[in-house]
Amino acid sequence: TRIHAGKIWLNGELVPQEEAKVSVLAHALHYGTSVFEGIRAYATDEGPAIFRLEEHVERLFHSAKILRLEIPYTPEQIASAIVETVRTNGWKSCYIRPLAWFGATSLGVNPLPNNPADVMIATWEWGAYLGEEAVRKGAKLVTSSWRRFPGDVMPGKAKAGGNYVNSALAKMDALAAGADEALLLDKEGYVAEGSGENLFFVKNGVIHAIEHSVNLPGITRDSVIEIAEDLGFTVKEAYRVTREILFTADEVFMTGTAAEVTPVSMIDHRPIGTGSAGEITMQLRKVYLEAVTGQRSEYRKWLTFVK
Ligand SMILES: Cc1[nH+]cc(COP(=O)(O)O)c(CN[C@@H](CCC(=O)O)C(=O)O)c1O
Repeated sequence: TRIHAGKIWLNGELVPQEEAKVSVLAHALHYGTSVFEGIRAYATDEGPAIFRLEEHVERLFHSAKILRLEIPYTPEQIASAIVETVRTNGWKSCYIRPLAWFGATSLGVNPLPNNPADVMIATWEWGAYLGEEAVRKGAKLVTSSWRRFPGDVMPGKAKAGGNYVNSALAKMDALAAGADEALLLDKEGYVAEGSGENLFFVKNGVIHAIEHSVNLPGITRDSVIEIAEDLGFTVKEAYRVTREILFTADEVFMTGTAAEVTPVSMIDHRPIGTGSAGEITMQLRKVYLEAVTGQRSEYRKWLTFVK
């Protein structure tokens, strides 16, 4: 599947996709030493709006700091470059992928003194992350044989390219097992997150946001917690959750920029609740989508309009 990315912002210039190339000697290509973001722009009555741009750019810089990667632009410059890339490509809605990486100026494992980073921003159209069926009927999850890495092994709070070898392995094996997504446990057997999403469960009307120190601090997770509380739900942070707590939950759902709010109807061959998309889940999904498309004034604070 060819990605139609149009013009790509590469080290300060907007270039046609075909010209946006990197050296095969780039350190990041060999060792996974890149950092990236996943952001969405949604169509609104006032043109495309980028969702929580500031928080995503801030996380990109935090990820870079953890890898000792120096991005040679300010957060403000990256934010305006993202807006410019969406505008130039004329997207009404799109997925936005900023990436910064150690380039081809060092040999061997040590990336230093290879700085400043190369930086690119690509945009493309990306629909339902797990497919429309998973949204309608709930996604099927299997517990992965690959565990989420401990925080002293890989920096899970950095959105670092190398971390996604773990996600890719888990995702491939989940799909091969006939599921839509992988559920990753930590080494103690506690639920961490999906290969590309955070996890929530609902029990007796109370919403539990799974918290785990090795998880990526999800921006969608943060947004859904605020929306749920505004709707009057009780939301609790859930630590050290074992998988059978999910089996006996009334509802389970996943959140992520790409996944948005996706219901889960099956985990390890056990139906969750009624075995279909949960009611509270679908209410949260509805309000989340209203928020990102500018239909809820109380969440316009999260939108950067591309004029
Ligand atoms: C491991 C992981 N955990 C949680 C999340 C949710 O974070 P947030 O987007 O801030 O709510 C994501 C985003 N996954 C991104 C990349 C997906 C991909 O396949 O690539 C995304 O959703 O854009 C993760 O990759």
